[in-house]
Amino acid sequence: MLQSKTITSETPNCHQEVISLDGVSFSYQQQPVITNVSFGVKERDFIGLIGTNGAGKTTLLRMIVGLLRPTQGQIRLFGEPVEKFKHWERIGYVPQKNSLNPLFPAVVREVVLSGLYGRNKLFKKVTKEDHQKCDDALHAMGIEDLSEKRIGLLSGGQQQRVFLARALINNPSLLILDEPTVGIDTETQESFFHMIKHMHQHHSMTFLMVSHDMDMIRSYLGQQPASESGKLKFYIRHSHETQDCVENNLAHSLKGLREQLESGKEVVRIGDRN
Ligand SMILES: Nc1ncnc2c1ncn2[C@@H]1O[C@H](COP(=O)(O)OP(=O)(O)OP(=O)(O)O)[C@@H](O)[C@H]1O
Repeated sequence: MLQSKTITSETPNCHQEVISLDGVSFSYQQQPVITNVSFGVKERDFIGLIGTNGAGKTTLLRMIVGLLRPTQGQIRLFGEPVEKFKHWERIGYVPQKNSLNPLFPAVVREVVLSGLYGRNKLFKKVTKEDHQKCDDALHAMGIEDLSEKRIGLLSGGQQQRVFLARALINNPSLLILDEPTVGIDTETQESFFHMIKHMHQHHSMTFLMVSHDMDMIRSYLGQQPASESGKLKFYIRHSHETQDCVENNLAHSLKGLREQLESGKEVVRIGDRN
């Protein structure tokens, strides 16, 4: 008789689930938009969300960042139900937008600093440390020289960098981007994606990005979606650490298997479980 202990029972714990959706549905005034979506995003994964116009991509992101409540199902962020989640500084969100009105009454520094205020702290005294964080975020986006410029006067690509700097000022662990390159030229799009990929590879950050740029998605996240739900397609690239973790688990399993074989005990074969 085979032993019941499986060879995976003592494997190391892989990365934390940063986002998890379980049977999530959403309707606007009885009109279903999202139906029964389930998926998980692990630490340092990069997820590309693709879908036709009106497929519900923005709606899904707005539920994930707590701006809309699912009609059904549950969303968890860093293991906590979204309705109880309080650590919004861990999440940077760049919503979909078109260019701002040239008269928009704020300079770049003010827009980036506003990322520190959080949801319930509209008026907060800006400290020296806050200005330093702002300088760091502007530097990361290569736009230090724009800090005193009125945001409405900048190009679409420059504005996107400002909004990304605003999302980065808290040094978030999760960055959610809704069509970040809409309305910007091909060359700027390329340098933008280059920057995003660099951030994914060199910083401990998880990405969820809506995009219509299939070339970028396929070249970075693979040719085929990892999963589909209705009109939504999820492409995924696991982080190097996730790959390492898979490999570590495999090595751990093989070690356990070898030890059991050497000790003469019966072992369970992977295909025999259940
Ligand atoms: N506030 C709202 N009230 C009613 N219907 C809405 C509202 N917001 C969005 N919708 C509808 O929900 C559907 C999904 O919209 P959503 O913006 O999530 O799609 P999307 O996939 O992001 O589209 P796109 O690629 O065009 O940005 C669309 O049919 C849209 O008209």
